Amino acid sequence: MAKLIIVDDEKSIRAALRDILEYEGYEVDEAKDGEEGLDMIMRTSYDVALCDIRMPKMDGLELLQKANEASKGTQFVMISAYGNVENAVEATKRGAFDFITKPPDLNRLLITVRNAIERAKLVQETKTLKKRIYKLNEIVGESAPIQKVKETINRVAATEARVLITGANGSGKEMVAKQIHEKGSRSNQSLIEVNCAAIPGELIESELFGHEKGAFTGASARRVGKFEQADSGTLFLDEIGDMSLSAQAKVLRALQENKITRVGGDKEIKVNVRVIAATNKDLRQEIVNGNFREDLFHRLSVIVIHVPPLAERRTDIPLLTEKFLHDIATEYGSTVKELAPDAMMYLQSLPWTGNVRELRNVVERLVIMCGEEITLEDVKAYA
Ligand SMILES: Nc1ncnc2c1ncn2[C@@H]1O[C@H](COP(=O)(O)OP(=O)(O)OP(=O)(O)O)[C@@H](O)[C@H]1O
Repeated sequence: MAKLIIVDDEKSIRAALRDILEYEGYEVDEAKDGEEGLDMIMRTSYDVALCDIRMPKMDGLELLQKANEASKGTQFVMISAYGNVENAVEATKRGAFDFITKPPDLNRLLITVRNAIERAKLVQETKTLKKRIYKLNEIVGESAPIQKVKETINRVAATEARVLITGANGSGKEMVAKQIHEKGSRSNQSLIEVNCAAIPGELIESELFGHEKGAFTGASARRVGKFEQADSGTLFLDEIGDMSLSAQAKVLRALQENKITRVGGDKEIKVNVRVIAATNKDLRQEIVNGNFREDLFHRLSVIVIHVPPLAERRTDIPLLTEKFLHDIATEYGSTVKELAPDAMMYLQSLPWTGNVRELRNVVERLVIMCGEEITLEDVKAYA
């Protein structure tokens, strides 16, 4: 049931609003001034606050600001006296959901309250989902090399520096890119990913920069490319070592000038994109072999984060295994299985050429195929 609070110094208004809202089935509390209102909002989770603007001790605007600073998620509907609409408009500019005028029109009041409750629920849901995604993307590991990776992420996330992430397949490069984005100032904008190895050479330029209608056979409509989609956000160029030389030249220009041109177009489009790239190749060797542009390498690699293979951080295997046992149980809606100590030691001794991805797959297989306690024999059979 939705929980509401009425903050108003006029007793008669509080009583009238309470009657209407309780009749609609809402749970309603009251506060007689801004100070008392703030105190109650800090202690209880309210979906909506119906809040007078002019009140003794603390006015409605200050209360709104303080509650928002504490990220309580309560939606404010301001109640303003007739003729004092400027203040109410000011309140919506400062983050109030809406305002109603005194004396309130019943229908408008109920519709506004219902919409504000809807918004409060959405805000809450988004918060929960973000937390869950954050947990799923959490980089697990206490070994010295992984701690160094995490420290570097924390240092670079807040900056605009381009980052090149290197490491073998399945070692966690994509996770690192996601964390940099999530911890940085662009986290409210999009993170757009392009797997350069998965896109055929002749299509990569149109994928990255978009194309105009009729630019080539099959281009039946205008298409916006990944650089434009990532405007104001982050573009993650995975497997950059597999990009064709001609696409590399265009990416270089985009990075130098912050402008792109769609394939078949002549208009220059300004883009503001933070680029993070990743590769499992030795790009310096690729430069020697003539497959990668040195100037692009320097543009991309302001900061280099190397994610070591799992075999070089075996002490992380128990923590990773625990995390995967939990994640997979949540995914399947089942109970979390236990791994026998000797089974864990055996897991730690395996070569892990497929790195963390391989470990996750093995744990998933074990969860599906084995009983409540996963034994050494199970691991020998399925790893
Ligand atoms: N330190 C870690 N903690 C938790 N999960 C991890 C960690 N490293 C990798 N993973 C998980 O392992 C899998 C592979 O990781 P990821 O896709 O980031 O690797 P990658 O290096 O980008 O692989 P590829 O080079 O093949 O694209 C994912 O499921 C990821 O969630």
